[in-house]
Amino acid sequence: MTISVWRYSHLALAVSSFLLLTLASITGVILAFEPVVQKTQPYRSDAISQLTLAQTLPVLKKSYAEISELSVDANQFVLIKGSDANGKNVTAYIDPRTGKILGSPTPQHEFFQWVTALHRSLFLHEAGRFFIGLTAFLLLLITVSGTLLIIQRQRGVRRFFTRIVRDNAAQYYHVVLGRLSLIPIVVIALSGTYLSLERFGLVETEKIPVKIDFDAIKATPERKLADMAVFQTTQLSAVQRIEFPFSEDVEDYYTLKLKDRELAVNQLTGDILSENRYPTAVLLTNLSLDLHTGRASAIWAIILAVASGNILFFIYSGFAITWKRRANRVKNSYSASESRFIILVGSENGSTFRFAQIIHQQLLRQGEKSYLTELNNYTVFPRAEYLIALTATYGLGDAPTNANRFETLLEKYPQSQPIHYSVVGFGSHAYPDFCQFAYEVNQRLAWQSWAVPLVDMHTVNDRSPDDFGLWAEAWSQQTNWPLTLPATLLKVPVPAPDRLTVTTNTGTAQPDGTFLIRLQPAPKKAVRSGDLLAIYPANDHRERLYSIGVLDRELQLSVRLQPGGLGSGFLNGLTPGETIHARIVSNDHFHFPRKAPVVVMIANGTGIAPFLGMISQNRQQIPCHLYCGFRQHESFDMYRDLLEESRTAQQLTGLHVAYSREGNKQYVSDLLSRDADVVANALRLKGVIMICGSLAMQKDVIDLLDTICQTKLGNPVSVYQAHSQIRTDCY
Ligand SMILES: Cc1cc2nc3c(=O)[nH]c(=O)nc-3n(C[C@H](O)[C@H](O)[C@H](O)COP(=O)(O)O)c2cc1C
Repeated sequence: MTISVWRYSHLALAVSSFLLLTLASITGVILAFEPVVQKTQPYRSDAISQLTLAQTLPVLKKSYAEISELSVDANQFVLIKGSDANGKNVTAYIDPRTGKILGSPTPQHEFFQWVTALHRSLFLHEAGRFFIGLTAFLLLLITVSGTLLIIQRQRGVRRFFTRIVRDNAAQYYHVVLGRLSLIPIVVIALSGTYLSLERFGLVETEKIPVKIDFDAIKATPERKLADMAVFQTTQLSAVQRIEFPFSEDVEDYYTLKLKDRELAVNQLTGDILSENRYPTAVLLTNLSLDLHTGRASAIWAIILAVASGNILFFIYSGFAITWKRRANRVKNSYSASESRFIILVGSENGSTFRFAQIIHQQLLRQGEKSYLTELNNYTVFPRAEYLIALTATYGLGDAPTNANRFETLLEKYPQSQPIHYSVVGFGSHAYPDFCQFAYEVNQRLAWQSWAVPLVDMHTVNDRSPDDFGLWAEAWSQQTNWPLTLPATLLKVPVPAPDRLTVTTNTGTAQPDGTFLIRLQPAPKKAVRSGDLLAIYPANDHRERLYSIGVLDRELQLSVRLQPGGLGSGFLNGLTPGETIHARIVSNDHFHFPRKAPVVVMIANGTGIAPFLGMISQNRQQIPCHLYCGFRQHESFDMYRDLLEESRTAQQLTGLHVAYSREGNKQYVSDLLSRDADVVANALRLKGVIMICGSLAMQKDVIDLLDTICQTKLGNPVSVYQAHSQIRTDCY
């Protein structure tokens, strides 16, 4: 919620000020070069910071017949006004050590004058100054809201300068450069605002004039300039201006305007006649001028130029980000109430909409009524048969802004007919709470009586077309609607199918029709247990996926023959020696976790296939518990020997089997409920729970795990799902 408040404030402020801000930034970049150009002129003497007035003034007195004024500007050029020995007027930059003339001051270049006027007042006098002042203040607010957004994005102040996860280029550099130029921009905005307040008399900057008691002025003891204490202790670099006495009359005195105070000094005795410190507001004005113009330092002036350039980039990138977000607004051809397919999207920056549009457009092309909207627009969908939720995760595993009301709406609008749902999480493993919000959406949907799971929840890491393709394949398989991903999305070409040779096929020896088939891949083909084998039984677009267990360098599939099943029928008919074309699909999230302290594997039926391979390859002897459920003991017999051997070899620690049609008639969830402490302990120790099998089993198990997690660990199950401690591959 708060992210959107700050984001909208940031955007509203930017929108309301971008024209003037653009102008002020362009002119600001140009003006920043003025002090740099000035500082290249040869009028500065390095001695200025070492010389005192007691050293400088006598030299100047000797060199010039008369001096009325000496000033030291922001470039530390020393300028005198007076006349020389021939009575000729002199206004010149001098070397303070020798009094030698170095050059004459020139008026500000016309171009810089023009740009300065535009920068300060838009040539509109006071009205222009007001708008420029307001722009500086808005820039300050934009910087504050932007800083808060970065803090939220980085998950806390302490992580402000930690690595930024790269999203799209505009967004990434908006944040990277925002952090880098934060301080100069705050300085520009604050000093600009202050100077405007000063200009409009809203801060008190009047200097109190020096007051002299002329009756008390003494003419003795007379001292030389070099011996006067006040000149001995005042450095030339501290001076802004010195007004010299008009005559030699004791009542005429030196006025010393220093950076922080003004002094009146008796010209004969060197006594201080009066001293006034400037009000703080005056000091702040000087500081603001130094900081806002860069007049005191060429390096700071260059930093200001870069920061002003960055403001221009922020204006561009900020609008590019907003444009991208708005471009994803959807126009539907069918209404929510008449559509059969409902596609709900949770997205902050719009990329998830791109994936949603692919499904939406394909369904529309196939003549289906599909409705695409944000998760926050969830309502009653009276004709819906299929619901697909695609959502990103943000913040600390939170909902994107357009999905933050979904959970409330879900409770508010129960559907009256069964709807098959499927959830696809979009996230990034760069964040600790991977796809957490999608897991929550999945869980909430699972609790609805009308919701029927269609395919296991899938996650898409860093918008991977391959990950999304896996979901599309699984969804197509269940619904028989082919979904093809466009080439623009699939930047990586689909690999050519592999040639595999059948080595053994047990056939349907078991009463439940289960059989094991082994295939030999090409010698150097990389494959791991948990990967998927995509087969093309009819040599057309229809693809069927099976979980792979790697045993003795062969791929073992555990398959149940379905009556009329395209894939299972095809595999069942294969004989040793035959070759098939198939594709090995890497399924990284379901590989055996080599670094976990303990692994709990949960399967029912043929879902045991990948675990058989993982256990036989557990050479590190990571504590491993297998919980599996079958209808009757014959269904398990085909795996028994292998698992007993693994237990002897300490590759399997615990084996727990439930039979649903004989004995105690248990399900795998009953075993887990009995061993709730083992499960909770595994999660507490940062172990991993892997689930493979039917979606119905997965739903029961996840519900049970949620209860265990809530009661024994104080967290919802989604926390462990998001941290990849609970991994599923169900169908
Ligand atoms: C500030 C920020 C925070 C994110 N937080 C998470 C997170 O906690 N978990 C996660 O899996 N992904 C996180 N992501 C990654 C996004 O969910 C992912 O890039 C997603 O594809 C963006 O989709 P969208 O463009 O539709 O918003 C985050 C991204 C950003 C920019």
